[in-house]
Amino acid sequence: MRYISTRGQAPALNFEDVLLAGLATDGGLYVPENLPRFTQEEIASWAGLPYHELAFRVMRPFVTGSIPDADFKKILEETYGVFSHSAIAPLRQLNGNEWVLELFHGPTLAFKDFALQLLGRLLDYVLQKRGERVVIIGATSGDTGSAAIEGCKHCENVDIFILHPHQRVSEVQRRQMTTIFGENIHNIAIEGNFDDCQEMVKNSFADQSFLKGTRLVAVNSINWARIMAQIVYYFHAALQLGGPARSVSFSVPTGNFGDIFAGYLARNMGLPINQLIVATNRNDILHRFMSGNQYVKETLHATLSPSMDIMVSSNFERLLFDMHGRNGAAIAGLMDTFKSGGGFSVDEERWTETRKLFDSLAVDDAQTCETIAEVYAQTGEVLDPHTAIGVKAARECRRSLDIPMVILGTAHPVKFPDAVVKAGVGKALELPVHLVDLLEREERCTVLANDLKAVQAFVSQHGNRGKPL
Ligand SMILES: Cc1ncc(COP(=O)(O)O)c(C=O)c1O
Ligand SMILES: N[C@@H](CCOP(=O)(O)O)C(=O)O
Repeated sequence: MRYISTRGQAPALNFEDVLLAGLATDGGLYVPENLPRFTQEEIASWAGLPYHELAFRVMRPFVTGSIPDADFKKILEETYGVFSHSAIAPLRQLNGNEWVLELFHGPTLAFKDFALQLLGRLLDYVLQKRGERVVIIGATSGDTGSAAIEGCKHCENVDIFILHPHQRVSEVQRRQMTTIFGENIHNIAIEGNFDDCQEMVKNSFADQSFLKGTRLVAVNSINWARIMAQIVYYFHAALQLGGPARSVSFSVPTGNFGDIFAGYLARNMGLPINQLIVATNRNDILHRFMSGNQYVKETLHATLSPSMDIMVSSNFERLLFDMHGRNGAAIAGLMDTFKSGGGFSVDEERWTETRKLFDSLAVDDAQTCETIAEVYAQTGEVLDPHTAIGVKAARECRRSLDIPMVILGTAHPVKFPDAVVKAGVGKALELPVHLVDLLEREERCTVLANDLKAVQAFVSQHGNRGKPL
C-alpha cells in the first residue's frame, strides 16, 4: 500500500514511513493511493468476530508490505486487550432504532484510545526495529492528549510533548494528562486556543531545525494511522445491526473531521452507510459548509463540549481532496486561501454530490444540556456533552426511521461533570477504579505563551528524556 499527499507534491510513502511522517512535506495529509474495497460477502463473513480480529481484517490492506500479519495480529490483540468492556465498543439502545456506540471503554475514557493505544504499539514496534528515537508534538482540546500519553508512555524511543489550551479543557481531562509522570512526558498549557496549539504542531513539521535531526511524529489525526484505526468500529457497529445486508446511518460529534472521515472511508470500502451526520457545537464551520457551501473561519468559542472547540478542521482537507477528483494542486490552492484568512465554496455540483451522504447540525450549549436531560429522563443514561450533540443532530437530521441510526458515543460523561450538572442530572458519576484518586494526584505542567519559538525552545531543551536534544 502506498500513500500520497493531498497537495500532490510530496513523495509517496509506504505505511511505515507514513506512520512516522505526520504531515507531508508539502503541508498536505497522507491518504491511501487506492482504497481497498471489500465485497458484501466478505464483510458478512466477519459477523461475530472478536473486535481485534475484525480490526485485523479491516486494517490489513493498509499495513501490507510494512508489518507482517503475525506481528500485526499480536499488536491488535494487545491493543484491544486493555479495554474494560468485553465487547470493546458496545452498542446501547436508546430508542427503537437509535443506538449509541460506546467508544469510551478504553484507558482514558474517550474514542481516541481506539487509535492511540494502537499507534503507541505500532511506534514501539517500528522504532525498535529501526533503532531510532523520535519526538512527538501533539495538540489537544482535551482527549487526544491523555490518550496519546497513555498510548506512548512506555515507548522507549519516544519523547512526547502535548500542547493543550490553558484553562480550556475540563479538570478531569487536564489531570488525565498532567498526573502521568515520566522523563519522556511533557505537558504544556498554551495561553491560546486549540487552533493555536494545532497550528504550532503543523508549523513544527514545516521547519524541524529545532529538533537537531531528531524525527518529528504526529499523534493527531493528521497521522493516517489514527484514521485507519477509527474505520474499524463503523464495520463493528454495522455488523451488529444487520449490515452489510442492511444499511446503517451514523451521527458523529465532529471537530477535526477525523472520526467522521473514517466513516466516509468505511462506506467507500464497501460498508453500506446511508447517511453521515456532521454534529458540531457552536464552532460550526463544518456545519456551515455542509448546509451552505461556505468554508469560512470565525472566532473560536469555549463551549460545554470543549473537545470540539475547533475551527480549523484538519481532516476536512482529506474530503476536499476526494471532492476535487484527487487534484493536489486544487487543494493546495484552497488551503492557501484558507490559511491567509479567506473562505471558499466549492463547485456546486461537487457540493451537491457530497450532500447526498452528509447532513449536519450545529448544537449550542443550551440544546446540549436539554439533550442530556431528555435522554436521561427517557432512558436513565447519562450522555457526555459531545455524544449529546450527536444525539440531537441524529434526531433532527435523520432521513429514515427504518434505517438504524448509530450515534458515536465519543467520551464518558465523567470527564465533563460541569455539563452534566448544568443539564440538571442528579446522578453521581464515578471515576473508574484506575482513576479514582485522579482529583488528588500531583500535577506537572508548564504554562507557555502562545509563541511557537518558546514551544520549540522548550522541546529542544527537554526532547531527549528531559535533557537537551
Ligand atoms: C469527545 C470527543 N468527541 C468528538 C470529537 C471530535 O472528533 P474529530 O475531531 O475526529 O471530529 C473529539 C475530538 O476530536 C472528542 O474528543
Ligand atoms: N478533540 C481532539 C482534538 C484533536 O483532534 P485529533 O483527532 O486530530 O487528535 C482532542 O480531544 O484533543
